[in-house]
Amino acid sequence: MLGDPIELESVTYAYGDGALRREVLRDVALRVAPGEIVILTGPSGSGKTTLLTLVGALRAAQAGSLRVLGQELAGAGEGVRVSLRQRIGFIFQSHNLLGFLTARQNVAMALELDGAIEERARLARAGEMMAAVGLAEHTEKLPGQLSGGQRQRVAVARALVHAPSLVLADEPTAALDRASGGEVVRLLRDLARSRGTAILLVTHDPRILDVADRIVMMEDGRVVSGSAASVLPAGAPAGLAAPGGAPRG
Ligand SMILES: Nc1ncnc2c1ncn2[C@@H]1O[C@H](COP(=O)(O)OP(=O)(O)OP(=O)(O)O)[C@@H](O)[C@H]1O
Repeated sequence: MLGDPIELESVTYAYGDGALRREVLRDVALRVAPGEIVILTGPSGSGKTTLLTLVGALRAAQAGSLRVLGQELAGAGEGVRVSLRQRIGFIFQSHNLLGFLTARQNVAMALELDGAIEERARLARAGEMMAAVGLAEHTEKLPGQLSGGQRQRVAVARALVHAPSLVLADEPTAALDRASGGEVVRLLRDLARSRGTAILLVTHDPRILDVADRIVMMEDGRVVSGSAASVLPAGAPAGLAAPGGAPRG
């Protein structure tokens, strides 16, 4: 793929029309490099989720340039957005697993879009992914028989099973306690790193900021720090680009 998984320039977005029009993103620029893990944080209402849903092609772009996995989304129709969404892994606040399918079937579902893979192979790959998230013993359980942290690990497996180059996560730890929240994002980071998958993760959760290569802070629809494409040197403490972070070096 030419370019970075995420390349945004001058992105502006408003809800409502006429007198009700309200701009919630203003002139946002953001790049995320292959394999890079970027956390998007900032106060409630600053536009983080709106930005994530634009990047995920879950809503139509209005202004600016948005290249995601090489696809320009400015002016793109629903067909283009649907096929881009199939190439991205999504993880949401609540795991969004189907309660009547086993954990493994939930993971395998993410492969159904790829008609070339037959069901046995899909289930086998889902089983391998379940093992990678430490749930080899739980593949045949229903989501209701798993703990919150285990369910979110199933969601991680589902997001990664089709080997996407990009994962988008919206508050993945919001429903979890400290220990299981930290475990889930570290697992996501390690699996993504080993596969060269880029991650853009929206969170309010200060306990997980240390998993990021870079922290991008939003305020009132603007990126106020950390938007550079820099990747910290390996082994450097994360979060150096954050406001108030220690100086580099
Ligand atoms: N569908 C919508 N229609 C109108 N306004 C909306 C809609 N969705 C979000 N907004 C408004 O847009 C602004 C940005 O919302 P957004 O959810 O992107 O912020 P956020 O930073 O993700 O907030 P939070 O951290 O609370 O989830 C907020 O003022 C919100 O009220």
